[in-house]
Amino acid sequence: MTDPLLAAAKDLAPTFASRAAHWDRSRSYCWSNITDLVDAGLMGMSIPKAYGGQGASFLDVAMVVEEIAKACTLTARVVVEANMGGISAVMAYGTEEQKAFCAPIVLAGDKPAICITEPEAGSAATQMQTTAQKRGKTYVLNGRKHWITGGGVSKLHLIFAQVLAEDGTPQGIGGFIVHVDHAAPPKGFTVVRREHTMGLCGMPEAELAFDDLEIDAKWLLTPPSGLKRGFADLMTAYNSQRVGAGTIALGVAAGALEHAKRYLLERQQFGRPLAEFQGLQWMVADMDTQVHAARLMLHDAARCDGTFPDMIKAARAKLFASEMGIKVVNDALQMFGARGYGDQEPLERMYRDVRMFTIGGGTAQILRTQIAGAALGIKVPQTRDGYGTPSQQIAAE
Ligand SMILES: CC(C)(COP(=O)(O)OP(=O)(O)OC[C@H]1O[C@@H](n2cnc3c(N)ncnc32)[C@H](O)[C@@H]1OP(=O)(O)O)[C@@H](O)C(=O)NCCC(=O)NCCSC(=O)CCS(=O)O
Ligand SMILES: Cc1cc2nc3c(=O)[nH]c(=O)nc-3n(C[C@H](O)[C@H](O)[C@H](O)COP(=O)(O)OP(=O)(O)OC[C@H]3O[C@@H](n4cnc5c(N)ncnc54)[C@H](O)[C@@H]3O)c2cc1C
Repeated sequence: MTDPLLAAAKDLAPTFASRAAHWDRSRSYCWSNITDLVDAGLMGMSIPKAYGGQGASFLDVAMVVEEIAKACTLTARVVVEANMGGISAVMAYGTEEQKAFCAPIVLAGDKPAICITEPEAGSAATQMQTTAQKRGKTYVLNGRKHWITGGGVSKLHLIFAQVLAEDGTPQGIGGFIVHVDHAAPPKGFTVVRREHTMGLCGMPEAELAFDDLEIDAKWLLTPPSGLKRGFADLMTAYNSQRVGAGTIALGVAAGALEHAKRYLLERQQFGRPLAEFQGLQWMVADMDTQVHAARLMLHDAARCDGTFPDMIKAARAKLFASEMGIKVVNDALQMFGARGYGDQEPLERMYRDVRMFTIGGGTAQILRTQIAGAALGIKVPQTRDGYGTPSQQIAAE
């Protein structure tokens, strides 16, 4: 473990905790925390040293993310996307020019946005309709993405699209690196609207539209197996973000448990501290056990042999941690009685925040389907006619 990074996260956590309610209530992005993260070297810490980062492993990042998530879920999501997911795909698969361009932007404080989901293609991501058609030395993007985390604040975007040759022949799914200066966005790039969310209220979740958005062909991130297996390669990199999302759920749960334990020792009813009641002690035991189990699974997934976490380890760990997070935070809130339901304590915010992790990043149902397929050793196509979408046909050829 790169101890200085964890130490920096621990130093910053109280400041982040003190600001968390502000971002939530004002629904504003945590810009001052970004400055602190940059100063502490926590933005882009996973970027290789050759590109200005610290070459931190996903396990290093996970340990930092857990610490920050205990204090502020919003800021932990920034740290995940500044070190995992899109940026790690670029650093693993990118050209020299792509890596040299993206690394300094993240190191300076940008949280890249990963753009996969579309109004008609959520869980069925391979059925995305956004196209990128080759035209000379450019690609022309058309389509819509929604629920894009950081839409309107992120500069770097990794946009998944069905790549078409000049004559319209499908080539597979690729990722396009698109840099957006929001003061002067590229022609054809629009932030259509922002969602009003239940939790993580400081993080914009936005719909983006691409209307004949022209991108120089050099910004196509070509996956190692080529475009025909582009989706699989991009998702392989995305498995790191699944570990990151699970780790945020873990951190929120661990933070809620710390609050609950403190309160159980302080608060008295029937002339005794709440901590003396066995009904609550056993809840603490279960919460502690589940937090510990989630941490072991996430660290096992983060400690990957290859470049990215294994798909099934990541799916299992995110599934377990996200469901555990919702339960543990809910139980911690219960231990505070009415106080937990009000905003004097952070529990109600943490409960709203943690709810997203069984939805975003692959739903609990989709992850179960992937795990079941691997456990049974069978393909589990979800379309009525089995494999049939254009990208899958291409992959099969
Ligand atoms: C993968 C799915 C879209 C299912 O769709 P399909 O049945 O159409 O596709 P498959 O045949 O299962 O997959 C095609 C191909 O890709 C490989 N694959 C799939 N997932 C992974 C993965 N995680 N890692 C590595 N490889 C992967 C798969 O093995 C196939 O390869 P072969 O042809 O067999 O060789 C669907 O299951 C799915 O994952 N849906 C969820 C989409 C999702 O996760 N979206 C996240 C959007 S970003 C976000 O939400 C951010 C929130 S946050 O991080 O807080
Ligand atoms: C806070 C938040 C942040 C997000 N950030 C991003 C982001 O940055 N980038 C991005 O690209 N996307 C992002 N997403 C979108 C997210 O990835 C999708 O919401 C998710 O993949 C599910 O898609 P959907 O919402 O369209 O639900 P649907 O796919 O319509 O699913 C609806 C329900 O049906 C279930 N379901 C669907 N198919 C099956 C099946 N085959 N078997 C069993 N159950 C099934 C689902 O589990 C779910 O319960 C974010 C979402 C949230 C909530």
